[in-house]
Amino acid sequence: MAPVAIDTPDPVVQKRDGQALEELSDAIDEVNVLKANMKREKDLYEESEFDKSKDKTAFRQYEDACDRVKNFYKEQHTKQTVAYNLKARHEFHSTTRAEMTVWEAMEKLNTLIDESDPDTSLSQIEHLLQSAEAIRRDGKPRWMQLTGLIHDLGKLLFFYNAQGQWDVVGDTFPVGCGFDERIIYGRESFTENEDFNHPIYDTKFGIYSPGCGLDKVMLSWGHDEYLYHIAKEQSTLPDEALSMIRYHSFYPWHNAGAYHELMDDHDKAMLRAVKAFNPYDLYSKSDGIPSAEELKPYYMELIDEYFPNKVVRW
Ligand SMILES: O[C@H]1[C@H](O)[C@@H](O)[C@H](O)[C@@H](O)[C@H]1O
Ligand SMILES: [Fe+2]
Ligand SMILES: [Fe+2]
Repeated sequence: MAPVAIDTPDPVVQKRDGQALEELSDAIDEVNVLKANMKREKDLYEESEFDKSKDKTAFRQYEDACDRVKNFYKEQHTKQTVAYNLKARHEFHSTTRAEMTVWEAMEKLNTLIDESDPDTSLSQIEHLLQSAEAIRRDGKPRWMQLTGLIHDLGKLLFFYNAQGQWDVVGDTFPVGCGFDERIIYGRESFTENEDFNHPIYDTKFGIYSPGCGLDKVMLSWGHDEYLYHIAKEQSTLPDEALSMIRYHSFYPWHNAGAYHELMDDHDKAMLRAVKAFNPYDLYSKSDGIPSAEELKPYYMELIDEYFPNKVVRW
């Protein structure tokens, strides 16, 4: 039997292996470049890619909205008064409604269909994931992705002593000073509000003063203000995130330019952040429906990063 040469250098084999190694190392380089790009977080204010292909005229068409939306705003504009606001704030601060994790809160919220929204009839968990995913796909900061995920969790209020949806959802506006024409359906919509034509509450600055800062202004009570306080006290989210949560429904301000005289310097900086957030909230409503089960592991990690105590006091 002829001896088998196992270590004879075969130039053909050597060349083939050399080439394979080179190809492998090229592939590794390529993967590393891709990974580095994926990891590079875009700046909060870097141009948004995601809404470029959206038909923006297809959203927030309140004149053409169905009766469900119109009736909602009539009721909200009639019942959101200074007196109600003071009462709601007091109640909020004097109790803890529930204790659960952020993900459990999302699941609890899932049955709520928002009556004020002309642009989606999806459940809230789907809307939250759509917003977060749009921010994530655009490569925006992780804290902003989490803000997208939780920004409407304040709608949980609906399950705890809310009077209806009118004190939970919908756009917000200040009470205690004049109702601005740029609020949805205009001043006309407020004629049955007890503060309408009030000698102080219905004047330009009302109980406030020029430049006093929005922190001093009572916005109509609802999901934004509620979640703001919870996130401020129980998360490590930055100021920009807290403002996105607190003012995302304040369309008369961030979208229509009303009430700017009340801002202080901090609000001016925060307005930019709220504006950067808005497209992901609004225009993601026409995106595909995300799978909560598939996305859960990614977002659970993200939640833990910013909510050090897993169980949140709601
Ligand atoms: O109908 C919507 C909805 O209630 C949102 O959660 C709120 O943030 C918007 O401002 C409002 O227009
Ligand atoms: Fe909202
Ligand atoms: Fe939203």
